[in-house]
Amino acid sequence: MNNAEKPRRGRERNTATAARDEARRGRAPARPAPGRPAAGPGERPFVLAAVRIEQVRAVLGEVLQWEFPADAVLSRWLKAHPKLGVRDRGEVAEAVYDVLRNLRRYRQFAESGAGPATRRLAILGLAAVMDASVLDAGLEEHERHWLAHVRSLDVRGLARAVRDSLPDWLDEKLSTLEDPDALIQALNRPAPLDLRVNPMRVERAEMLKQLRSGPALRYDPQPTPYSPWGIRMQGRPPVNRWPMFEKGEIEVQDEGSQILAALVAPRRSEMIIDYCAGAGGKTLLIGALMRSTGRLYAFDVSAARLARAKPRFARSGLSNIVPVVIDPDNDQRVKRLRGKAHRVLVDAPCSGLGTLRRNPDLKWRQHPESLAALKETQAKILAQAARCVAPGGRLIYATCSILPEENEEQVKAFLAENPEFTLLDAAKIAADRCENLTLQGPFLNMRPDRHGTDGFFAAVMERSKPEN
Ligand SMILES: C[S@@+](CC[C@H](N)C(=O)[O-])C[C@H]1O[C@@H](n2cnc3c(N)ncnc32)[C@H](O)[C@@H]1O
Repeated sequence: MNNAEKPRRGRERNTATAARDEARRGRAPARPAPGRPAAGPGERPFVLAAVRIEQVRAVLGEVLQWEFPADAVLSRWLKAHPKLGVRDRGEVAEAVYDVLRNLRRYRQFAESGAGPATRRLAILGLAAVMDASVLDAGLEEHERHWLAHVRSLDVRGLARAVRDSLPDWLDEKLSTLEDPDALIQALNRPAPLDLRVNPMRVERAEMLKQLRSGPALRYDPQPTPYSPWGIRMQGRPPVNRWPMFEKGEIEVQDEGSQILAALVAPRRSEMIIDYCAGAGGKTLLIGALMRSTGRLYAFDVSAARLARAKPRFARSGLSNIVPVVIDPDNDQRVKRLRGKAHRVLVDAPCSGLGTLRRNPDLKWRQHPESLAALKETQAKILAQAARCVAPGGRLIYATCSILPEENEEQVKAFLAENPEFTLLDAAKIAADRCENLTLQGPFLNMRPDRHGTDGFFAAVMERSKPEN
C-alpha cells in the first residue's frame, strides 16, 4: 500500500470543544467557545483561527525538516491530539498539504512580512482551506495587510517552477514530457479517494447501492471510468471505520493501481510472484482475480511493510497468498523459484512522482541523487525478478513515476540485455479488463491530467519458450 492508499483516521468531535482543549494545553491564546464563561483578566480571547494557525505552524515546523514523510508526521501529530474533531483534523491536514503543494511560491510570498516565516506559510495554507472572514479573526493587523497584499499579486508572470512550485531539476525533467503544463497542474491538485471492491466478496454495482443508501452518500460514490472494480469518492470519507471495510469487501486503492493489477492478467491456479508487494495493495487484487486458487508469493525486503499487509490479507479472505521477506541479494527462495512463475510483477521502488497529488512532499524530498540510486535499485530488482519467470511467462514492470528514466528507459535497457524477453502491448492487455481505456501502447502511461488517476507506468514482457 502506498501512502496514497492509506485511509485517514478521524474522530467525531465538536470543533470548538477540541480547539478549546488545544488552547487549554497552552498551544494557543484561549477563550471559551460561545456560551461558555468569558475570558478572565489577562487572558487573550479564544479565536479558532489563531489556534488553527498555531497547529498548522507546529506541524509544518516538523514536516519542513524533511526528516520523515509528511503523512507520517501528520498522523503522529494527530495521534498526539486525539481530542481534535474530524473537521479540525481535516483543516490542519489540508492546510499542511496545500503548503507542500505550493511551497516554492509561498516561500517567495513569505519573504515579505514580519515574524517567523513558518507562521506566514501556515496562514497561506489556511487561506486556501478556511473561510476568509474566519481566518481574518486570527491574524495580527500587520498579517492582515500582508495577506491582502499577497492576495492581490498576479502570479501569471512568475516562472513556472515558482508559480507551480517545483524544484528546478524537476521542472526541467517534466518539461521534456508531452503537455507538461497540464500534467504539472493536475499533479498539484488534491486527488479524490478511490476504493476497490473485493471481487471475491461483492459486485461493484451492489457496493455502490449500499454506499449510496447510507452515510457514505455524502461523499458522492461514483464508478471509476476505467477499472471495473473502482468507486471514486469525494472528500475524505473515514473508510476504515465502515463495516464493509472491516469485512474485507472494500479497500482503498487508486484506480491506476487497480489497472496495474489487471495488467498482470492472472489466471486461476497459476504461480505468480508479486516481487515488491509492500503492504499488499496489488497483491490483494491479483489474489482475488486468481479466485484464491494457485499460489501468489508476496515478496518484499521490508518485514515491516509485509507486516502491514497481513491484516489486509486476513480481511480479504484470500487463502492463496504466501508472504515472504526476501534478502535483496542471493535469496535462496528466489533462487528456488528460478524459471517457475507464470507472472512476475515488479512494482518497483521509485520516486513516487506520479503520486504528487497525494504526496506533495515528494517533490521536495526527492533529488537527482536519490533518483540515481533508485534507478540502480530498479535495474537490479528487474534483473533478479526476471530469473523467476517461466518460459512463456510474463514479467510486468511498473512504477508510480512519470519520469522516462525510471520507466521506458529502464525497460529498454532491460530488453537490450535480455533478448529472450519481448515487449507486449500493455494497452491492449489492460483494455481486456478495462474496456473504456484506450491508450497508445506498447507501454501503459496513466496521467492525472488525462485519466484522473495518479501517474503510473507499466510494461509487459514475455519470456520466449525454447524452440524444440
Ligand atoms: C512501490 S512499493 C510497492 C507497493 C505495493 N506493490 C503496493 O501495491 O502496495 C516498492 C516496494 O519495493 C520494496 N523493495 C525495495 N527493494 C526491494 C528488493 N530488492 N526486492 C524486493 N522488494 C524491494 C520496498 O520495500 C517497497 O515495499
